[in-house]
Amino acid sequence: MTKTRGTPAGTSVVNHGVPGKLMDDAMSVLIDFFTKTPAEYKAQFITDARDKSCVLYTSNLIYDDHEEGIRYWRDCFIHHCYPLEDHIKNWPEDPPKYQEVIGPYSVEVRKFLLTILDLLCEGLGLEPGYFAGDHSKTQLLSVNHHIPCPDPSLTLGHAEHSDPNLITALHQCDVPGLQTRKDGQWIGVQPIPHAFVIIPGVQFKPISNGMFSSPRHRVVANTKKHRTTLGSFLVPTDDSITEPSKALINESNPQRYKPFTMGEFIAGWRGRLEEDVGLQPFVIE
Ligand SMILES: O=C(O)CCC(=O)C(=O)O
Ligand SMILES: [Fe+2]
Repeated sequence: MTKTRGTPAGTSVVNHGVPGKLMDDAMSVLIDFFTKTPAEYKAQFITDARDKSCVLYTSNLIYDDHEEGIRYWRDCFIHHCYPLEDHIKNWPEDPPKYQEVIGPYSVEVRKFLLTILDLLCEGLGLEPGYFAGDHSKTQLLSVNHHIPCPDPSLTLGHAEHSDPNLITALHQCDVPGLQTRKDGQWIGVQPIPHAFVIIPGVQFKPISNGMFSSPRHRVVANTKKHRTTLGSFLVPTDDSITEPSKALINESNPQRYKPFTMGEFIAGWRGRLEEDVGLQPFVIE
C-alpha cells in the first residue's frame, strides 16, 4: 500500500510503483534537454500555436492575456502523452533517449494517478473507475526549468496558483523551491527522493460539492542552482462533464455547483490564479 506523508500542498507519495530508476532517468533526460540539447534544435518547439504537440516557452503560456501581466522565472516544455502511440513520434529526438525513457515514464505515472483517483472515488462516494474515461483522458507532461536567479526577491519561479486540471503528480529534483499556503503562511514542500507530490486540481472542489479545495502553491527562485520539475497532469477532455458527486448531496448539504464541461471552465479560467473566480459561473446561489 502506498505510504503517504501529508503536506498542505497535497501529499508526497513514495512506494507508488513507478520505478526509482525510471524516475531518475526521466529527470536526467529532461535536465539534459534544457542544459545540453542545442538551442538551434530546441527552437523548433518555440511556437505561439497552442495546438502544437510540443511547446517550449518562457514564463507563462498565456501571460499576454493575464490581467496582472505576471512573468515567471522559468522555462517550460509541455507535451501530450496519451495515447502514447499518437504523441511519442512528435517528441524530441535529442537527447537520443528522450522517447525511450519518457514513454514508459508517462505510462507508469498515468497508472499510478489512476490508482490514486480510484482511492479518491471511495472517499467521494463515486464508483471505482469513475475518473478513468474522459475525466482523465488528456495527459500532459509539463517540465519546469528554473535557471539560477540573481535576485529572487524580484520574481517567482511560478506565481501562486491552483492547478486547473483534475490531478497532478509533481516530481521534483533535489533543489527545493515549491511552497504551499497554510494558515496564511508559505511552507516549503521539501523534495523527497523518488516521491511524487500529489496535487488535486480545482475540479475536485465542485466534484466534492465544495468539501475539498485545491492547494495553492508557488515556486520561489534560487540564486545558485538550476531546478527542474516534471509535472504530469491529468485533464478532462473539453466535453467531459464535471459535477458534484450525488453521494455527497442531501437535504442538509444541497448541490452547490451546476454541471459544466471542461471546455466551459477553461474558456473562463484563462490563467486566473483564484480557483473560486474560475468556478464562480457554476456556483448555485
Ligand atoms: O515546479 C514546481 O515545483 C511546481 C510546478 C507547478 O506548480 C505547476 O507546474 O503547476
Ligand atoms: Fe501547479
